[in-house]
Amino acid sequence: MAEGRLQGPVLVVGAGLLGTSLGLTLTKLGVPVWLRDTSSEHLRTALGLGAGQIAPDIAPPPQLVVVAVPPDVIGETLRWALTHHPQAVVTDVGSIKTGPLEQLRARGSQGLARYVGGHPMAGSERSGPLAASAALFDGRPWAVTPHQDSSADAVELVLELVRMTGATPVRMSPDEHDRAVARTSHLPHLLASLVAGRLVDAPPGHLALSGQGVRDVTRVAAGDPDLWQQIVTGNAPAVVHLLGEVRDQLDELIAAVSKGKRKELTAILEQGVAGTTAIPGKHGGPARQTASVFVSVPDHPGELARLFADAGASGVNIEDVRIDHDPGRPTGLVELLVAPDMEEHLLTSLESRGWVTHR
Ligand SMILES: NC(=O)c1ccc[n+]([C@@H]2O[C@H](COP(=O)([O-])OP(=O)(O)OC[C@H]3O[C@@H](n4cnc5c(N)ncnc54)[C@H](O)[C@@H]3O)[C@@H](O)[C@H]2O)c1
Ligand SMILES: O=C(O)C(=O)C[C@]1(C(=O)O)C=C[C@@H](O)C=C1
Repeated sequence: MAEGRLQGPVLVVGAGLLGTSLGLTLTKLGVPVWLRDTSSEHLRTALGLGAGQIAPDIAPPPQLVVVAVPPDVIGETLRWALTHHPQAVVTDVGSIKTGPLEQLRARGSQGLARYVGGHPMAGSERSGPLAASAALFDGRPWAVTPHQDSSADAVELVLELVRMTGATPVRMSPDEHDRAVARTSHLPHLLASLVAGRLVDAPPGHLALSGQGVRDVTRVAAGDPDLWQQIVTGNAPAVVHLLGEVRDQLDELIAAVSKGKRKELTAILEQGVAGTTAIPGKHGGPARQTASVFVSVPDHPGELARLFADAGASGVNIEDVRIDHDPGRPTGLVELLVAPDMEEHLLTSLESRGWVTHR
């Protein structure tokens, strides 16, 4: 049984990546979860994974309804939840916040005070319940976007849901949220799609030279196009504004490169460097400087586990990890990101245990 105000049951509508992940997290914490989905296959899979149950015929009303359906149907699903569950607080995990709220207002939905929007900044390029994870929200920012009529009790319950998942609540207005994610999520996705699209007609010999750089820049472009066209059109004004800025800068970039204007080119590259350091660090804190230790890891079962155990034995906290596979050799290159003052110690310690390292 869960402690605190959020006791459940929690009804999760939409048992895909987000809904199933939330169901798994809450079930682990002892909160009863009921699942609904229009796809019987997704529902069956989510139930099989242990993300919740189907609500019994005779059951107490849900304390909280979480809507986790595609953007185009969030507004109508929120309206259904507020109407059919008149005692429940209602939230959602949708990527855009103003559109669904406007729909609720336009249709004069009842119980608007019980609705508080939400958006975990956690996900994946994969969709559906099989991509779900109970740890999806841990350490991630989760926007909580009360509107002017949201009740204080409803806001408190949604904040408690967020904290229980291990995420960090970031409170802001729906409008500010949409302008923020246009910059931090929607524009990066569209630009990743453009870059990845340039690879489609590339000769196989060129693709053989794909390193970690192109993988880092294109990962999110593998996301479901149907989901992303709904997200982007739902936030069109903010996204179009940023796309216009990028178009202008692309013109500057083309001029700088074609005319060999190194100063202008360097200024654009420097602005990029400044942007990467502006991204907050782990757990929403300020960006932290890290140093990289590269380790060659044989492509054998158990080698990664041995590396992490040896790094752990050296007493160094690993801030992040990246893995690059060398297509031509039976080794992987693992990049361990650590605090700069720990770099030397980790290098020496791993070398003394027989690892081949590089700075
Ligand atoms: N994918 C991400 O990385 C991510 C991250 C944060 C938020 N979101 C948002 O969360 C929501 C869900 O995204 P997802 O990635 O879990 O998608 P998903 O496709 O994995 O899951 C959506 C689920 O909703 C179900 N569904 C569709 N219409 C329904 C309806 N009317 N009633 C009940 N169920 C319905 C689908 O069958 C599917 O199981 C979206 O609004 C998305 O914008 C996605
Ligand atoms: O990590 C990813 O794969 C994501 O794309 C997650 C991501 C993001 O842009 O950060 C994508 C869309 C959501 O609305 C929230 C999170």
